[in-house]
Amino acid sequence: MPTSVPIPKAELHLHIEGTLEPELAFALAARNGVTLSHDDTLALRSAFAFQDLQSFLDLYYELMAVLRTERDFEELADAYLARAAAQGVRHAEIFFDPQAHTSRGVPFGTVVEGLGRALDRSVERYGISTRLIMCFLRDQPVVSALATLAEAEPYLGRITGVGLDSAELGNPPGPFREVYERAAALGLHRVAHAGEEGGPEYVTEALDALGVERVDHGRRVLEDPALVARLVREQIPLTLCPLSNVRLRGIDTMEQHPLRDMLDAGLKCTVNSDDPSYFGGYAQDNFDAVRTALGLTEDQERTLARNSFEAAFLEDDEELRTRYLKAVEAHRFQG
Ligand code: HPA
Ligand SMILES: [Zn+2]
Repeated sequence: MPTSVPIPKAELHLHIEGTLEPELAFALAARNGVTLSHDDTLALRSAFAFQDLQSFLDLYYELMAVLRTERDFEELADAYLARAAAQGVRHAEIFFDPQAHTSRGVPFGTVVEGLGRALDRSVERYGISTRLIMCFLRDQPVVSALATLAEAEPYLGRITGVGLDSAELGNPPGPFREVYERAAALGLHRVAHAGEEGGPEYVTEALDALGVERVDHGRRVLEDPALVARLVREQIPLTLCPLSNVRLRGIDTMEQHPLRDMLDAGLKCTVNSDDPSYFGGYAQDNFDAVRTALGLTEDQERTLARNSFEAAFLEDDEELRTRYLKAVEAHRFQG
């Protein structure tokens, strides 16, 4: 928990299923009669030592089995919002993975209505405005993504955008072009994970084939100077997740994180928590980790916070964006 007042920020890369803390997982398992393969929260937490993205995803999908009812999804979102508020999050654009639930018999509507119950009270209860982004699983067939988008149509009032996540290597963005074209025609915003484990070519493909407006991760873009020039020119936001990168061993230590070099290059970087229950920290914890390891200045930290609100899908409420940006400028760092 940060000791000083955290800077106001938007969280733009957050998987709601990745906020499932072990205590809540066991409580929901007991309520729903689900048996987990770990004995208790201590044993489960000790399994949070990952080799790579896939070893994390295996546990992430396994633990989701405890989420079954609207109430479960509501409690999950409520728990996240309470923690995020304490870390200075004022606006959250929340990912969820519908196929990971519908494939085990939980209806799309149960997920969205349950999350929606918590999000509807979020401004009043936590002072956090929210948006929902549904992600397609890139390691599942394109036809499944198309069917999921069709299933979402009755709920589009609650959904702001689409994303692409799960195992990246060997699952490039290109094949999802038609899904993204349909999403765009439905008026949805488009983002995609790219360049998390994969190289910069995944980012280029996400821009060209999917027309993404933000890139989730993009950690390795500095390897491609032409791509960097394009991202800087078009000011395409990158939603970086530093603790995630270390925990999934994309980098060995936080000192090696490219964030500072990326800021110096003029890239529109933001800092986010990805799957905070699994990766050891929420939004401000990620800010603290990069500040300490990379020696970020207060100006750089303010830039990250400003970027987060500028990159947010808040075009339907520019007044709110302006209020948030003023709060960023008014923030005073304490020793
Ligand atoms: O960090 C992630 N990467 C890719 N897919 C994911 N799905 C949940 N978290 C992640
Ligand atoms: Zn992610």
